[in-house]
Amino acid sequence: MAALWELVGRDYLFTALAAVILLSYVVGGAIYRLYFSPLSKFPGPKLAAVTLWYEFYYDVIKKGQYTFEIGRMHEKYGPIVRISPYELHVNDPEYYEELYSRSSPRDKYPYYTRQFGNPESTFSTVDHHHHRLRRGAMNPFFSKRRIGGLEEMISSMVEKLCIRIEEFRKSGQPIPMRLAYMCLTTDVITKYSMARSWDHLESPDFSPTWCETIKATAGVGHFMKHFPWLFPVIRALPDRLVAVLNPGMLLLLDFQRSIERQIKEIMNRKGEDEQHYLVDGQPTIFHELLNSDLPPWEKSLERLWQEGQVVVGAGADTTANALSVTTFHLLDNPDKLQRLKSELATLMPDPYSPVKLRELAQLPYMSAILSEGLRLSYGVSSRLQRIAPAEELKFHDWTIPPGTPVGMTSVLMHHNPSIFPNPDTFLPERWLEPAPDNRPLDRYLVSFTKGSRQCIGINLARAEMYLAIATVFRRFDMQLFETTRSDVDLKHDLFLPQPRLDSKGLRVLLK
Ligand code: HEM
Repeated sequence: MAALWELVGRDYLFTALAAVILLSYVVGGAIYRLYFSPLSKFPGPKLAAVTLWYEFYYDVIKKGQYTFEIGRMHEKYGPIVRISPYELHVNDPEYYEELYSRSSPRDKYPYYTRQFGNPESTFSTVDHHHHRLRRGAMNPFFSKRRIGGLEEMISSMVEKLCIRIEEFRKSGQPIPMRLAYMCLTTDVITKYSMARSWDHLESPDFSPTWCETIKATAGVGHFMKHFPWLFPVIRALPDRLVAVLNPGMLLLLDFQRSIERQIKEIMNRKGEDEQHYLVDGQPTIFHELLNSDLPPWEKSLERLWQEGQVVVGAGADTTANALSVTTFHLLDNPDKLQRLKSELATLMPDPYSPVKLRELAQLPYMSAILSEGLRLSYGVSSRLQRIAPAEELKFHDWTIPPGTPVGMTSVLMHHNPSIFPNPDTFLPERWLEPAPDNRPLDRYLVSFTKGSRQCIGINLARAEMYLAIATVFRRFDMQLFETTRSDVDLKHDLFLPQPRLDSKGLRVLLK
């Protein structure tokens, strides 16, 4: 009996001691973060300064709400706020080009880059100089000249889209345009990057699972930022178990595996007749990366499939979303649609005659429509952090210590009423008139972000948007089908902007 008591007593003592140590660690950590951390002088909610669970609550439990909470913090605390124990956020359009510098080194924040399980991709490369090496090898494929050379391929894909739209004229069924655009952008990027299009435009129902895959890939990000060690664990589990635990994760794994298979095939066929991998006479991205001057370890299968995941994922959904948002607002504003149609008719008297990208880009109203569509589709709706590794950044009277992650958000930039009056209104005309204070509006359009980490696919995205919008609207008269603003307006920031979660997406009927 005495021995038992002694045992229970000793265990009790150990438990109590462990609890005291844990409590001191938590309380001590909170006191440090609040009063002694280099960020303690910055304003913001105390709870956010103490723990990352604050962000977890808004982004994971409430599904992508931290972006909006950050907006509210700025209203309360001013243009710079501390949004986590380690991170600051700025809401001042004039600061954008300083933070997203083209010339000064800017690292990415590992907490952000670890969310998609592709640490070796250019997108997820933390170190500025390493990023420059990887980006340098990819840049030539996305130059204006190279993308100009893809015009024929993109036009043929748009033509395929139009054939599919025609089919719906006969059936009288609504067209799921969000999915249709996603098929278009995916077929273009898979053809260009790997020489083999995934042919989603041929799918009778426009491959809804593919759209779900990208949504799920982006959607797991908020959770995985907090538990990145789960990626290898999940990869080791049987698929059936993953499907039960998190069906979205299984879609992500399938996506990664199919890219891996295709890259492996390209690597095995290296050295074969180059005709296999030319698109419109130009080499495709992954074939050429393998032939590039990159050191051998940069050409490993493990790294290249991760690059593939980013190129295909980034190339598909962002552009499809911009196309959908633009299409919705055109159909919701018949006067603006009519003005666009009249302008297009000057360049394309015959709706079925081919049109040149160079000529489309000269049309002022068409260009204004694209800018306004990009403004209201945001690109990435999450904040994008940058770190100045060795430099003290100045923001007004504040000095930001080197190594601090600082973010800004396109959603807040694009809804700033001093730059974009009536920010919620689709107003292409704002791009044609002198802006408030004569500020060049393009400076504040940050869907592609700016600086050394700016989107590499700008020219491709713009080419797809010009050709698709011009061709579809010159040829077809459409109307919205059971679609309202709530089907396109941002409601959840799941890295990519999402409307209400039960939305069926943009659907249209042919008139
Ligand atoms: C409207 C369409 C698009 C928008 C709004 C957009 C937006 C963005 C943004 C905001 C980033 C920076 C993300 C960050 O800082 O973490 C980015 C990066 C990137 N985008 Fe796009 N994107 C679009 C289309 C494309 C296309 C068509 C491609 C084709 C491959 C592409 C490929 C990439 C890649 C590879 C990166 C990583 C670049 C790097 O880290 O150096 N994007 N994009």
